[in-house]
Amino acid sequence: MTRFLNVKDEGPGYREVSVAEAGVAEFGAVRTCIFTALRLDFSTAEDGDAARTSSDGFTQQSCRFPANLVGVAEGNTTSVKRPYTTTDSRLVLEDGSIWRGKSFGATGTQVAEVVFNTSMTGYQEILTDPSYAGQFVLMTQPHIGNTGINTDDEESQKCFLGGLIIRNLSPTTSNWRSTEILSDYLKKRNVMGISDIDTRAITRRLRQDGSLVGVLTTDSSLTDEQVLQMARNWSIVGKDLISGVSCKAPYEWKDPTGGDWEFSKEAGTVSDTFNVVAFDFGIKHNILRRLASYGCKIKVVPSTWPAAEVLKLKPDGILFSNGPGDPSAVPYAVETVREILGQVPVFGICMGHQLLGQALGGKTFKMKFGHHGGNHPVRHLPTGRVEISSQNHNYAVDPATLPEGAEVTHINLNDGTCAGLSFPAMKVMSIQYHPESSPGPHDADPAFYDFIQMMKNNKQSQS
Ligand SMILES: NC(=O)CC[C@H](N)C(=O)O
Repeated sequence: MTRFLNVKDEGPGYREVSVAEAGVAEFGAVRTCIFTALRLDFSTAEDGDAARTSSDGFTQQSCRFPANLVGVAEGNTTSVKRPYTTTDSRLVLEDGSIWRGKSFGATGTQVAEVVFNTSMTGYQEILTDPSYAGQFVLMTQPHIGNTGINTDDEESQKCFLGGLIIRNLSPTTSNWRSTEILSDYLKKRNVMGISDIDTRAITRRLRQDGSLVGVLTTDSSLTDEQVLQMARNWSIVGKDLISGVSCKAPYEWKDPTGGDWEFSKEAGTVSDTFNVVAFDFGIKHNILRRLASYGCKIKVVPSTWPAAEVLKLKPDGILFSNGPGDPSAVPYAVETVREILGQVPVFGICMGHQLLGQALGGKTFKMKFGHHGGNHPVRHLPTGRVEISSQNHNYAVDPATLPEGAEVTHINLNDGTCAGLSFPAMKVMSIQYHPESSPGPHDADPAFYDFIQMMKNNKQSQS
């Protein structure tokens, strides 16, 4: 672990150091230099040496400090005390790094896995995506909160994520739909936020080292070491997070996208009505709206609803939704999917895709830092068409483990991972990303139409 030590250099001249990360440097009684992000590791420095940083590779910048440098405020409680506080919250990562910032939303202590999301817009949809349970979302877009919160963009009843990590919280809100400001919204929903964090440096670290568990705390009675131990003792792997976000009883869904927001030519033109049962592993409302727009009658059931009960309803198709966490931690859901396979057309989205992959006999694996954002290029292999898609996942299906008959239909063009599957003989289609999201482009929406066509063909072949 990097130690941040007091340095007292009696020698003449200047000491050269490299700027690594975030923070504010203080020197003796005089605050001579402020960086938005500075943390220095003097543990290996000797007089006259260039001080080394606890670098994550961001070491190109350098500057010269006066030789009477006596301390570094960040992570160093013995340095000069200021008569005012600029930070009241800490994010401590399992690699030992400590990031101090300003709290907004709820206060308290939370542990979760940190993932970065590259979406430029849509923070409300992200906050209400149940698939983020057990995760802190770090937004790479530095300016968050400027469009406030509105009543239409909710993707679920609650915010299930661990917390929100941002660079700047917008001091003003301006949007014709806004009814509330972000910090009030998060406070009411008991979600912690931290701002004034060097999100770029953390993103670089996650890209280099992979996802990291972190603890976000406003509790000043906890020492850095205690908080670090909490982070190191927690893991998202092997936890059933679906049971915490799924509905408790079945319900029907009727609202289509509708009105000015409808963007598909095909929506509303499907003359048949298809009965769809949607398994709620953490379902986003827009999945239900898009199915309703395509004329489906939808019944949503909890994640533990027995396959036999669902099949008794004689649905034309079944949807396996998105959901949080590790797909290997929910064998009961894989079993339910397996019992349904081959009987009716099924469509899996994200977690649903991963559960289908496992139910077919394949394996899933945890990616280095996953895909989270609204700008992921995906190629549909049969046509060569490229979609710009919205994604949120840390796990992926390993295509090499799939049985004969299963086809990879889509690949993520950033890293070549499997982004979609089909198994025509088993009436299976699935995609690893979010066709219901419209982060700007609506490229992936036709996946719903394909599901409709699959149900239609199946019905015709049976009549
Ligand atoms: N959006 C989702 O359904 C996420 C699936 C799964 N929790 C993952 O992280 O890969």
